[in-house]
Amino acid sequence: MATEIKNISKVFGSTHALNSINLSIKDGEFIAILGPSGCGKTTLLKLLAGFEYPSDGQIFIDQQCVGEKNNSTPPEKRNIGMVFQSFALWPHMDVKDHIKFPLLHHRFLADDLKNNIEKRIEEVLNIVELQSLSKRMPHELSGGQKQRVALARAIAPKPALLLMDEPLSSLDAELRMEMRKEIQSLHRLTGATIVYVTHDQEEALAMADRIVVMNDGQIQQVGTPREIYYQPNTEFVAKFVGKANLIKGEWINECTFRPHDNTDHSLWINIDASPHLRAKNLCPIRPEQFTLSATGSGIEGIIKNVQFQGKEIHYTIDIGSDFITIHEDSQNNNFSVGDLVTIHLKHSEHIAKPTLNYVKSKNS
Ligand SMILES: Nc1ncnc2c1ncn2[C@@H]1O[C@H](COP(=O)(O)OP(=O)(O)OP(=O)(O)O)[C@@H](O)[C@H]1O
Repeated sequence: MATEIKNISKVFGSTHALNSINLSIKDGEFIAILGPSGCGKTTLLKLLAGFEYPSDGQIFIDQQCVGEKNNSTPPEKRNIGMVFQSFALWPHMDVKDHIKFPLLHHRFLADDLKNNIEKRIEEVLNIVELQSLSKRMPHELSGGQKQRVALARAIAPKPALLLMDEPLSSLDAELRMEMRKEIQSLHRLTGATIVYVTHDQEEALAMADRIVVMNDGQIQQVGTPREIYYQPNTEFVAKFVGKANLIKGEWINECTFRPHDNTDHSLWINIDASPHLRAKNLCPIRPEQFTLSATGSGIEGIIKNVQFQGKEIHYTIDIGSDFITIHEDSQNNNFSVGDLVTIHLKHSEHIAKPTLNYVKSKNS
């Protein structure tokens, strides 16, 4: 069921938490709301849930206006499910009762579920693979199992909209990776519409159908993970999602760029960038798209920091006018702090022999 957010603003005292947000969420879509701390993600989720009302604008769930200025349908009267970072399990209920509770109390429960509660409990236990733990109490479960109970409770009544607020952030790194797959599989199995708040760009890129990137209470860009990663519209999206270097220079035409700091003045060809970045004479190059050498022509710089990361080495290079980040394969690279190096685009060649040296996202 579709959800429409129309011109939503939210003000707390002098803080403009949300400024004129517009977003259409399609039935069955997995949307990630991605942005740094304080950008308004949780406020947007609270408005969708009904814990806050908008200062301006309207929210429609399944064509029903559920939120507008000074008028908000409370959470229990919205057809939604919620999963929180803290799991929010009830200490006195076992796993099965957590799933049963919303089936007994959800206002929008379809008749076939109402009449077959035991069958639905079994189905949901199967989806989250907790069949053998149905009699366990919360204190007898691991962190990952607790989060699966929270997911099971939220999906049991088949809500129109499933809202998730950083549901994996209290789990350790390995379990988070595992749970990402489980949430993806849960989305496939249930076909639920999901709005998933996170500040973790990898999580958003890995799971969402579309990502909404926010900063300072505003939407910076909405797009598929590939669009957001390969075609950042703004400096903020380029930096926050792709950790891109924004190289200063001059656009010769739509896809040819001359970096200011290039010692040999050669051109980078077949480069893609949004009109906004082109107008600012910036070219977004992600850390893995550059390579380093000890000699040759290109952008010269001095290595300021080195971080060994196993598969990759991350270098920070001072080029005088800026700092550039480069991720290189650790097997082939062994530069040290203080080394003088030259920076090139990977596979780059001079303008005399054009080749595709930057992924053309429109074709990818
Ligand atoms: N009840 C409130 N009263 C006053 N200010 C608030 C309230 N709730 C949120 N804010 C402010 O609104 C802004 C957005 O907050 P919000 O919690 O939505 O950010 P967020 O992106 O979810 O951040 P985080 O990732 O840290 O949770 C912040 O400046 C915050 O301080």
